[in-house]
Amino acid sequence: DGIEDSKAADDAPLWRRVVDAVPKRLSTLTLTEQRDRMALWQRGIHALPENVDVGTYARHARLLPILRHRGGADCSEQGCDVGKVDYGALTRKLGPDFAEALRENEREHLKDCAKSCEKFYCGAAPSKPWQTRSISMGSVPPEDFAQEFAFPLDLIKVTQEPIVSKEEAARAIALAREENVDINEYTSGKYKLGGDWLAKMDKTRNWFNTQLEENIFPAIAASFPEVVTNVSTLRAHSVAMLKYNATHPRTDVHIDNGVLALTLALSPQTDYEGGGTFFEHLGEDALVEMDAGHATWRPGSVRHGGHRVSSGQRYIIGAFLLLEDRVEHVRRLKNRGAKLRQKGDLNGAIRHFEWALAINGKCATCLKDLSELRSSLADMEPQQRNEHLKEAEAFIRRSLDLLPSDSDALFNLGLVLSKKGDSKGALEAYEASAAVNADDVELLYNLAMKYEEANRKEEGIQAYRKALKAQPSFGKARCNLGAALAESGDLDGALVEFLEAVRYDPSSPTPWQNLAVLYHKQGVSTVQGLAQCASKEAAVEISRTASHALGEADNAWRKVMDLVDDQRTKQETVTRLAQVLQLRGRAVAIEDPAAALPHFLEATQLLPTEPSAWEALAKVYHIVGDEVNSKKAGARLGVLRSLAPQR
Ligand SMILES: O=C(O)CCC(=O)C(=O)O
Ligand SMILES: [Fe+2]
Repeated sequence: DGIEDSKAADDAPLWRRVVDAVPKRLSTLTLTEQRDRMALWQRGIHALPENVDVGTYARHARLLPILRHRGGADCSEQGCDVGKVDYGALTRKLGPDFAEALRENEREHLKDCAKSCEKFYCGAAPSKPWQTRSISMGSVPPEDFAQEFAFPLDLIKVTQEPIVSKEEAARAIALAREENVDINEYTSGKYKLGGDWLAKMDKTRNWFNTQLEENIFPAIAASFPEVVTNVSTLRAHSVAMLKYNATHPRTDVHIDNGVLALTLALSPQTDYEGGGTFFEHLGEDALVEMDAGHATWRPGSVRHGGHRVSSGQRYIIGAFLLLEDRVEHVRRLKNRGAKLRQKGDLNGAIRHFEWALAINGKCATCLKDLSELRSSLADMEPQQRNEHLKEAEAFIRRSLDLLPSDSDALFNLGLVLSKKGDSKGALEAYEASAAVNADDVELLYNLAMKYEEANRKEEGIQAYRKALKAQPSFGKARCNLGAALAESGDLDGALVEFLEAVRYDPSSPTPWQNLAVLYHKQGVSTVQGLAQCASKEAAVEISRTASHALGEADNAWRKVMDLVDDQRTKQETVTRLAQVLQLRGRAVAIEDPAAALPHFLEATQLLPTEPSAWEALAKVYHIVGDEVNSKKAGARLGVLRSLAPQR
């Protein structure tokens, strides 16, 4: 193209010197080379061995994880031959129940597809490519049609240009708000979001259907020619508009319930802080940038989530997709297994998960489900506990072998190891899970308890604090934090936590119990100080402090009494309250003995058969000069003593 040899460049024109100043490599990389470099970079390979061709090395690097996991499958630079699923052979091996389960899948599939067309666009638009970039989904193929999706698995598509204009995106939000999207709540695992189903919002759905027809379905069909035979086979189901804000900040890390899934960003990025789509295998903080109108589509089985929004509002539409001419046997078997499990049919559930795994040996969620079930069975069948736990651990380790960064699998490994009594292993698994998914509150709670068990108190306290930062209303974490602080001698810190705990959860007895114990303790140690008092003034000062703490303890024990049901706890609470009343009486008596009487009196009412309560009452009557009542109390004491078994 007329560029000369650089030897003659000294008196070269300015443009020429600029061309020479730019490093050749940047300007000469082809699109394929850039993609190869990107693929290497995504796999964390930032430096190449000397004298290698980037393309060859990139393909090799892409295959490394596959080669690792396929254990002798026929992999070459062209990819891996996963082999077609031979349903005939599987049916001969697994029997007629399996065949019937497959037929049930087909019936379900037909029904779902038909239902989708009642609400969402179904039609034969021509496919139309859209400029997207591709992100690797890692080394594990999609759970269904693993053999159709070609290697390497660069199957997460992100638009380079908005697929919906930002004006249209804003219009969708406005329509949905007219249709009350803001007043509904939507559950994602252990989190809540705002949002609602498009099936219920006619105007918003019409808008979405136009987008499906004109751009989205044609683009998705063009992205996945290996599975989408034709635009007319695409079906949308479970379509929702979701709304994130500071109180409804994030989703669980999860997989979507469809062979393909779509996330369409509607809010401009300037509307919110934090937030965004992430894919777990890339790291929770590696957000996929998507401004209003941008979208990602990908296999549904990729683990992903919506990142925590710290302020503002973020609206998206999420849609799960089916293919009319392909039945997802793995996904459907897993879903039915989950239903059977909910109904308590654990063995039926196990059979379904095993069938799904027989169809796709790399089904990570099948392995996780099987592990969870074995772990439940370990609790239900104590005779086979060890055997079940051994299997549970084996399954979860196989799943982690496929997806080492699966925070749920790491969490489950922690649970299994904890059940096996391996606290150290459990702690390590929880730590690994926290390294991936740092603000999962249940995880942090379990991690904190393991730190405490390991006598790593300070780390335990930190983990409780993190859990509470993510979810301030998490009562059990708050109580444990208070207890840990109290144990470490920080009674003021403990008090703060217990007060918060009863504020968040005033109708649960446990936080009141903690609060009562703490005030009770404070009262006891203050009252002990009275013995050393030289002057009346000092004693009055101390007695007031003690009375205050004991008054709070009194109040808290009464709350506990109202809130607990079982008789034993009630009786224990009554005893504790009577102790507090007597202590309160002792403290109050320093200033005003007569004012102390009602406390001692109530103690005898609470514990009418307890001699020591009557003994104290008799003494106090005597001190205030009421000999009549002192005698009566004394008489009662005498009767109780005579009834008591002689020791
Ligand atoms: O908010 C996001 O980016 C993710 C939402 C999501 O999980 C989905 O659309 O399925
Ligand atoms: Fe999702």
